[in-house]
Amino acid sequence: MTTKPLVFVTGNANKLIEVRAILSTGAPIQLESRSLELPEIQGTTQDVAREKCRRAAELVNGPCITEDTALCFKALKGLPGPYIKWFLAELGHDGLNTLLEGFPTKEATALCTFAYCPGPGQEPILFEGRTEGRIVPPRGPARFGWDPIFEAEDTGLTSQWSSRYAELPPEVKNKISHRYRALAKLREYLTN
Ligand SMILES: O=c1nc[nH]c2c1ncn2[C@H]1C[C@H](O)[C@@H](COP(=O)(O)OP(=O)(O)OP(=O)(O)O)O1
Ligand SMILES: [Mg+2]
Repeated sequence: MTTKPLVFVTGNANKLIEVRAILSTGAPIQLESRSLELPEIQGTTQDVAREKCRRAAELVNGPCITEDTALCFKALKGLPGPYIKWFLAELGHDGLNTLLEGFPTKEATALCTFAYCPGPGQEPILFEGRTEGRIVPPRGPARFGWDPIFEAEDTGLTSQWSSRYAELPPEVKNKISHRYRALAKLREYLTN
């Protein structure tokens, strides 16, 4: 019997690197990847995640996962949220800091939503992971998205380092990140 491989559909190479690193320990999950541009609708993070995964399952014609990352500013009632990609592209790290000038709180939540769909026409299941933190002036290597401006709340793991995501060694980010937390739930679901 042949079973179809689980395909991670993403156009973001950094996500794939982190997902592979996180999945490299613990219960094994075989993953293939495909880089496809998928439409992302407007709506709640859950609406966006579900719709994107439905479309991915049709395209790969088999089981797949997709992932959506939102960055939610408390002062802005959760925005930019799922639209962070476009805010980051237009405003940059400094502009995102400026956006919060005049607001009393710089608190933000990094929210990762994995969606798993068993196949075309089937309903995706969502797995959410959150890391609390705050928006800070950029520092550290600008390798991945908004990593230089997101300082994770003290997690007990990061005492010897600054806790800006960009300044954490990958193995530390991958133990406290929104992505790690969401992936832990997905892994639990897939291996039980
Ligand atoms: O851990 C992260 N640390 C810093 N930045 C991050 C992280 N994770 C996603 N990001 C950025 C990428 C994109 O600017 C936006 C999410 O948008 P999002 O649509 O989920 O990602 P994407 O379009 O790059 O890839 P995909 O093809 O999987 O949709 O936040
Ligand atoms: Mg995207």
